[in-house]
Amino acid sequence: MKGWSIQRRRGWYIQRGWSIQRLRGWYIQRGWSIQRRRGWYIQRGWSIQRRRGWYIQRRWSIQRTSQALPVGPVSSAGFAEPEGAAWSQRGGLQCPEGMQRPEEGPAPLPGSGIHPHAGAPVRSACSVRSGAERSGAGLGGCRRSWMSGLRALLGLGLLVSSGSRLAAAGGGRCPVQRVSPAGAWGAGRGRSGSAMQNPGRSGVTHLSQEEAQAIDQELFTEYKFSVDQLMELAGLSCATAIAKAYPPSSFTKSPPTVLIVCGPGNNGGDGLVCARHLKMFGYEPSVHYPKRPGKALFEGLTTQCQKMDIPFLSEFPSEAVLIDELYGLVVDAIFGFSFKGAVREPFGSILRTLEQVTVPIASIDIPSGWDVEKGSPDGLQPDMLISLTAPKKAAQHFAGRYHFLGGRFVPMALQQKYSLNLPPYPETDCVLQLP
Ligand SMILES: NC(=O)C1=CN([C@@H]2O[C@H](COP(=O)(O)OP(=O)(O)OC[C@H]3O[C@@H](n4cnc5c(N)ncnc54)[C@H](O)[C@@H]3O)[C@@H](O)[C@H]2O)[C@H](O)CC1
Ligand SMILES: [K+]
Repeated sequence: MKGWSIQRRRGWYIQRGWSIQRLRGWYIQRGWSIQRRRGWYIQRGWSIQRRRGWYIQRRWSIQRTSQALPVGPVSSAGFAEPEGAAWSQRGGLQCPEGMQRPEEGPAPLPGSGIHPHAGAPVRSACSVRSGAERSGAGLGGCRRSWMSGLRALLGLGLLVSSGSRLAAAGGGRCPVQRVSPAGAWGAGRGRSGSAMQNPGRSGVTHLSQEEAQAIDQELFTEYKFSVDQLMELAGLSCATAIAKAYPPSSFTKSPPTVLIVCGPGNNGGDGLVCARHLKMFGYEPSVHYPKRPGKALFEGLTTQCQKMDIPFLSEFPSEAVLIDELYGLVVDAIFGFSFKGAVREPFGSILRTLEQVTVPIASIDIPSGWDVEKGSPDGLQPDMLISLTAPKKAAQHFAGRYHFLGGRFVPMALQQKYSLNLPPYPETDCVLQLP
């Protein structure tokens, strides 16, 4: 097996020499691998690798080291440890210590990709590419070498992909990238200094009501997003954050029941989307939606929930103990950043009941009933707050356990215009836990 390895497994593995790899979907592997040939590289789903330069691969890759090395021993768990290797299986993506940055490495070779740190295009030697490169142009000796490798593999009688499957491989953006594009985190190049003067304990800018509404409007009018689009992303963020903080397994009751209380505006719409995704995630949501705007968007969201067997309660449970008895979690989707003045019925009595429940409450965007900027020390005290786009000033008074940021849809130019100073979301996550 000198120089060759054929691998198909989950979890960890180390490879040396040649390899042809395939896992499911777009992933090359599950878990991490940190590999060393003539340099270090990392892959996870997407992979960023360095041998004689950096490259990124997706789905399929055919790789060849610059020197044929014997295949290392592989354990039954699919894990083999090369001499001198170091690795990490933490949740986050991090470069192992001592990993060379591309600028420290040799000159880039043909191919393309995005470097995780520098954000600059980098080149690779032998990964399968798209377009002209896939057809052979520009690959030269590299193409010949991987083609001969493929032939050799076929000669072993093993199943490999067709040309069209190979064509699925291509470049991409590195998942290790933790820094927002254009260095937004801490960039502070905002429209007005005011927002930057209101960073919370997380360092993120806290928006006034007016700023939150202006950003919202700009997303729709200037950036041409539709409400449905952003609401879907907002609601998905909420369900995702909830699943992170309160996984179904953490519920004392089974099934994991969740009561979602929806208000008359878009915050209520986020709640409906959230309910749908929670159902998909294995929860048993029920919705109370007493004031329904007669708009197609909300009617559609309501129908979607109903068709997914999410019950809509016509009456709100009058006693907090009933809620404690029936549900493991309450989602507060009553009011968002447009709330003003004294709470009107029926939401006044709903909020008074919610103030007495003992099961955790997760508030979407703003704890309902709170002044969007000043908060409300006597009002609802949720255990979780999912701030959308950016926290509002009231979030500085949030004392619950979990504060998440969601709504990863604000274009960089808008982030900069409003000095949002958002921290980078990890990898492809749609939520981020704030300190
Ligand atoms: N850009 C984003 O971050 C997005 C956030 N989304 C969510 O939308 C809400 C804001 O939605 P909006 O419809 O503007 O406001 P509200 O949901 O807060 O509800 C307004 C609704 O409430 C009524 N109301 C206001 N004050 C009172 C009161 N004192 N008593 C009773 N009723 C009141 C008012 O009449 C309206 O009917 C934001 O927070 C996010 O959750 C989007 O989903 C996506 C883009
Ligand atoms: K809310």
